[in-house]
Amino acid sequence: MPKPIVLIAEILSPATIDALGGDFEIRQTEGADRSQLLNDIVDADAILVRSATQVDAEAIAAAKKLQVIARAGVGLDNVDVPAATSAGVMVVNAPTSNITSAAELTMAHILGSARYFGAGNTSLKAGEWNRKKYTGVELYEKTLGIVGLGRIGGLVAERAKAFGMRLVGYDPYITQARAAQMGVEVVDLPGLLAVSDFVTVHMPKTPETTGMISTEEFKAAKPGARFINVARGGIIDEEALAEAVAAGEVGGAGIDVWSTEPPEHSALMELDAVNVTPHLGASTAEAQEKAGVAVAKSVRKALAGELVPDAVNVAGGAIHEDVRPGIPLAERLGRVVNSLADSSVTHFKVEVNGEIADKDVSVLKLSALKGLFRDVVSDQVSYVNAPLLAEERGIGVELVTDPYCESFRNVTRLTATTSEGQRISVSGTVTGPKLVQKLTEVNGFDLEIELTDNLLIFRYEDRPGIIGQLGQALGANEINIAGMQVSPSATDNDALSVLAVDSAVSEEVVKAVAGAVNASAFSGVSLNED
Ligand SMILES: NC(=O)c1ccc[n+]([C@@H]2O[C@H](COP(=O)([O-])OP(=O)(O)OC[C@H]3O[C@@H](n4cnc5c(N)ncnc54)[C@H](O)[C@@H]3O)[C@@H](O)[C@H]2O)c1
Ligand SMILES: O=C(O)CC[C@@H](O)C(=O)O
Repeated sequence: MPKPIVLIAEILSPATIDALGGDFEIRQTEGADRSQLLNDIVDADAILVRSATQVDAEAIAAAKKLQVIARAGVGLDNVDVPAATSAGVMVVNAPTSNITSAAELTMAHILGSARYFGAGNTSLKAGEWNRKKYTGVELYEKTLGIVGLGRIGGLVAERAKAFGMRLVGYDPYITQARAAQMGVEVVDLPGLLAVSDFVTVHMPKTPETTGMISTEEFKAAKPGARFINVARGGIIDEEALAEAVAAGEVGGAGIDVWSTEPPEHSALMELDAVNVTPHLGASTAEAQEKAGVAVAKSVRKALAGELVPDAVNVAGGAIHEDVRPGIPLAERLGRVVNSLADSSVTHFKVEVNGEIADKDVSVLKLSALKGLFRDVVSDQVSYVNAPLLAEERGIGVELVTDPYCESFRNVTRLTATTSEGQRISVSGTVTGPKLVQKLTEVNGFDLEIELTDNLLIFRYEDRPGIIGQLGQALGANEINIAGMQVSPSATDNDALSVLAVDSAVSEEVVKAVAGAVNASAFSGVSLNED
């Protein structure tokens, strides 16, 4: 079998390749070269990128086998996450890999702008000796305004405190208690601008944050304040900043990120009081190694069909080891439900009973949904888009847990209602050290039969000789029976037979067998992988 293809679209730490291991065919491409990317992504199972590769809707549509987009870093502005979700492609990032590096570069920019590092460096190298011109300020007892008190904002606060700075912050989405923990006094944005000697931004780039610091804010700021952007280009308006620095309203700036990268003709390049770096926040050996290894591990998991804790477009997280065997079972039970449904499912309930009921079993709901859609949707169905497919079809989905389970350690029961009012229920369990999947109930009939790849299910009126008739009809159609369970109804005269057969049986033959025993309901279930 060919190995899955992992496409590396940007320069990543060599540790990334080591962490991927030998199970994949590793290919390299130049992600920033659009035509090369669109060509090379076609047969990739996974793509690994940093920030220069645009994995947009067009690239995702071009990728015929893609299962995972891995962003070796934090920001996802170069990945179209909704398009990936619709296509069933998992998106993972490495949310904490480079936060220390970004916070340290922020400190470098704060210090650099306080002490004219860039201009002093350039001037001396040009043969000048300008000690007076580059007289700066101390950080000690100055006020730092932090806009965005998330992971990096928090690390910056910790570091700035060590310099003896007073900290104020603005972040409408965090609690006072969390800010107090960081030693930051929460104020509103005008309040922050009014008192801060340095202002640093650490938010994602959103419609709300784009241009959030612009002409008006510079006018409202403390005269001579310095502004730092190591978050995303455009959160601080570059043109307005250049004007405010040139006018002497703003004392200086440190800019690592740009609204267009690389920046084209920015007036900021001409200003002595502005230090610039080419998006170096994450460019340390440590951050690159952490990001590469983290996404390599996530890619391994994703391509093994597992949920990934760092996936941003799928509910997941750590899966308890006792829950794991239930994942393929739930998917196969979902496929059985789909086989039994005569019309579209409108309501779907996943019940998890037994010892695992007190664990996080939400993955079993995702897996059952994946199974429900797998044989009906032509696009790839994954943990990522299965909930979206249910939502688009208006299917109500419930997950119910109960630690009580009468006959087995754990049972997963799926019930569905269809648009024609049909009610379906299917239960299963996983038993023994070999983790054998068993079907334990179908539509209220108790059973215990291995959930093999090819099953036939017939419901008929129980009468003497019926099993013989069924066997004869199957034999006449050259169907080899590998196992059989007959379950009489507890409430009426019906019985249900489930037969494990050697290979998939055509609908026509199932119908013919059903006719021979006058079955009131019947189904051929095929759970083959292709
Ligand atoms: N320069 C680099 O190389 C580099 C490296 C890593 C991260 N980053 C960027 O740094 C930024 C921060 O990353 P993080 O990991 O700390 O993110 P985070 O998600 O941990 O924190 C972001 C914070 O911004 C706050 N926020 C959102 N909207 C806001 C608004 N309108 N006003 C004020 N606060 C708002 C959120 O509540 C959150 O607390 C991101 O833009 C990320 O892409 C840049
Ligand atoms: O260098 C990079 O890959 C970008 C780093 C950073 O902006 C991120 O979002 O993680």
